[in-house]
Amino acid sequence: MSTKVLAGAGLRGQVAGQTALCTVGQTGSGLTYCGYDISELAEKAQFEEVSFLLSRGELPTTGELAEYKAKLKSLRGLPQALKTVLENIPKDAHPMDVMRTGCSMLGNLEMENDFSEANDAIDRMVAVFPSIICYWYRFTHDGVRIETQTDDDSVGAHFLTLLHDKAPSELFAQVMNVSLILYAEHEFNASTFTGRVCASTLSDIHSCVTGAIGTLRGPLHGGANEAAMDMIENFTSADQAEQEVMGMLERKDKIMGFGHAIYRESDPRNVIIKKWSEKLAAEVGDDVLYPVSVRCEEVMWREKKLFCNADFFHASAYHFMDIPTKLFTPIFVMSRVTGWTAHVKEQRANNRIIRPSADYTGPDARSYTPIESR
Ligand SMILES: CC(=O)SCCNC(=O)CCNC(=O)[C@H](O)C(C)(C)COP(=O)(O)OP(=O)(O)OC[C@H]1O[C@@H](n2cnc3c(N)ncnc32)[C@H](O)[C@@H]1OP(=O)(O)O
Ligand SMILES: O=C([O-])CC(=O)C(=O)O
Repeated sequence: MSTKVLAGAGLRGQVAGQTALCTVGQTGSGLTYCGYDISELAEKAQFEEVSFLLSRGELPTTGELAEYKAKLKSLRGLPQALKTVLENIPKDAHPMDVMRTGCSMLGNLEMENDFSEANDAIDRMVAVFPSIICYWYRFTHDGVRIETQTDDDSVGAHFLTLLHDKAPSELFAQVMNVSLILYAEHEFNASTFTGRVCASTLSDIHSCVTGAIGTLRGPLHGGANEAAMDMIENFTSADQAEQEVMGMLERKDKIMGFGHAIYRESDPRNVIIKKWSEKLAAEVGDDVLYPVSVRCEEVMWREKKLFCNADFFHASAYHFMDIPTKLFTPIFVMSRVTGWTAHVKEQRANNRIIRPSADYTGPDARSYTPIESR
């Protein structure tokens, strides 16, 4: 019996498994986590509620949320061996590589011995990822060994406090909260699929997340928020931005932060983060980057019917909060670790090793030529 079914390039449109965690573009441009609409979550929820929802399957009660947040707070400290590794990563390393190494080292130190321990390993990663990246960043850039066990109320505020050495404003903490919610989960995107493939071999959860971090790093995926910033910071006015983008389109360059593999007309996360970027622009007195970003959006839609994905207005929003560009994608990791690990558990709960087939396009069978005769 032939099993050969040639999938479209990039497996586009192929259903590769089932999930109860998320829908993407099922109702037009909708996005839901466990049935909850993204716009409602971004407006009303705390990131920790979303994180709890993804790891436990239901939103927490008041008591459960307090207990969960207290647990996360208690897990922000770094083991000495991890600090030593971080101190030895060069200053010019890419922060996504630092995240990858940090996660991998954590797996060495705090091994997931049994799948029943998954939630403890997940909670630890959610709590400690901001500590990992900020410890390395502040050590290599400012020469200080920071105390990562702060008293901040949320993951987002914890990150900003460590980075800036002071508690964030209410607005900044609010934007971080929304951003972490928007990035938390997105069905079978490339990094999550990497995590699921790894999980399907019955590997440990840190291996799954380490692989997912490596996949998220690329500019066609999570790395697009950094790449978008690299582009827009070159533009000094909306008119110049229009000219440059037109030139890039003529040269058939990819414009980072635009387009999507699943959504066809819009990414529902864009309208939300765009609104917060506008608020931040007003707060910090920006009159360049936000108008430049808006003009890029207008030109891309007018010329190509391409829309901003979640990454584009994240670039200006993070920049307005004084976050270094290279740390943009690690923030995505701090959030998406919740989605990745929920998928790891889901894969394990109903597992068969993921092993598709390839359509062979190489030479016909031939015999080996001894090396001296080639
Ligand atoms: C959180 C996230 O990961 S969201 C994605 C972040 N990535 C980016 O922003 C990178 C830029 N965008 C892209 O490279 C793509 O849009 C992807 C990777 C997101 C999706 O890729 P695909 O599913 O292959 O895109 P799609 O099939 O819609 O492309 C259709 C056409 O539009 C073009 N196109 C798509 N996105 C862009 C873009 N950002 N800039 C210029 N042209 C683009 C494609 O080259 C393709 O043209 P072609 O038919 O002449 O080859
Ligand atoms: O779904 C995708 O392909 C990419 C994406 O938007 C995400 O992972 O958030």
